[in-house]
Amino acid sequence: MRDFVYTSQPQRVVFGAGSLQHLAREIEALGARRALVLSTPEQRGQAERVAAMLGAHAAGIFDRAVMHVPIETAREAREVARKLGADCAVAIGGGSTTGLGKAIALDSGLPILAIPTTYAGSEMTPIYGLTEAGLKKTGKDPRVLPRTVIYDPELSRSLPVGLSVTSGINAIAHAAEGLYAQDSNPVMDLMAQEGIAAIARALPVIRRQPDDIDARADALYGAWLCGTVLGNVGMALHHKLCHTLGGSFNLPHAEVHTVVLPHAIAFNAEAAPRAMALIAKALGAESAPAGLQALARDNGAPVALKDIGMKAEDLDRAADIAVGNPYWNPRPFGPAERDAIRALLQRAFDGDPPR
Ligand SMILES: NC(=O)C1=CN([C@@H]2O[C@H](COP(=O)(O)OP(=O)(O)OC[C@H]3O[C@@H](n4cnc5c(N)ncnc54)[C@H](O)[C@@H]3O)[C@@H](O)[C@H]2O)C=CC1
Ligand SMILES: O=C(O)/C=C\C(=O)CC(=O)O
Repeated sequence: MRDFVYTSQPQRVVFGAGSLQHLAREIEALGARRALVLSTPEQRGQAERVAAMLGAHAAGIFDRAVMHVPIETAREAREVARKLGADCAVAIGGGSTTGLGKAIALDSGLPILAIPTTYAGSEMTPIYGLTEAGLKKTGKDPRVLPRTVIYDPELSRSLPVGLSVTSGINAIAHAAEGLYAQDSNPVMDLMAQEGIAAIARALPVIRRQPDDIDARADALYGAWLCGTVLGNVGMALHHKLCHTLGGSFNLPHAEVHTVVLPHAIAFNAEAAPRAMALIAKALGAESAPAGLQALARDNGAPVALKDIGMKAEDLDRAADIAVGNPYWNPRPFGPAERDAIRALLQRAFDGDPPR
């Protein structure tokens, strides 16, 4: 048994089909009286339903959440929260909406109640991201960790199949990198393996039967576990590449994770053999990188960056940005590894098998 440090995060989780019905109870438990409801424009209808359930405790709705939290949107939402005298943010949606709640909390300390409708896992982390002048910066702050999370699988039934698959693989990425994180621990290892397995068994069912509530619950349970892993240990190469591609080239977050993950895992294979074995076992595959690419391909998800909006002429700049400010990784990837990272990005661009 290796030495480790484990810090539990103060959060309350309410899980189950129909659990949105407990919203008023949970807002009361937070001691909040004026909740600002956040959503994307596409999820305005769900935000209105939430506001109606809150009744007099709803201060208003801000429905302009977008991916990667542009600093301008964050400033606008902070101002709305201030003007309305909000004492809580209720974020209903995926990682973009939770991320906007985090941007408000970072500035004001407002508690967040998150109602996740994708599998991104942001609701379980103290990690925030803000994009300014084409560069995405991430940071950690305990103020942005949602205090309460309501996981209601009913709400994810409407998530399109394509996004369900890529979002599920986004969650798997958190667990996969958690298994070789510098600061990993046995509790996170258990959650990572269980989280990967839950999502891997849910995705093929969701693809065939998008409204299967048991599969939706499995996927959300997996997202909770994988998000918890991300919130407790450090990110490595894979997340760095995705933040570079998403933040600087505005590629869709979950799709980028889906395409890059097999290649980033292959890059680390020799340096992290134990993690490889655990990932493969959780997937029910012979090899971790090949198993991850098969999970995407077999469920109709993209496997090439060129198919999700990346331009070939931007690959050099992406490699430069990624190695310019590297995260810790079992196989270092600073400027000396620039050619290897560029080659990895080329394989991901073309949709080649990972190696
Ligand atoms: N800080 C953290 O720990 C993490 C942050 N993120 C951040 O989250 C963002 C991506 O979040 P995602 O969840 O991938 O996408 P998203 O939140 O941008 O949602 C994608 C689209 O799907 C729609 N949608 C979401 N749930 C739906 C549902 N149930 N039914 C119908 N439509 C639905 C949204 O309205 C949006 O139009 C990125 O900015 C990423 O950086 C992602 C993971 C962890
Ligand atoms: O890449 C991820 O899925 C995890 C973390 C982030 O996206 C950081 C953020 O922008 O909030």
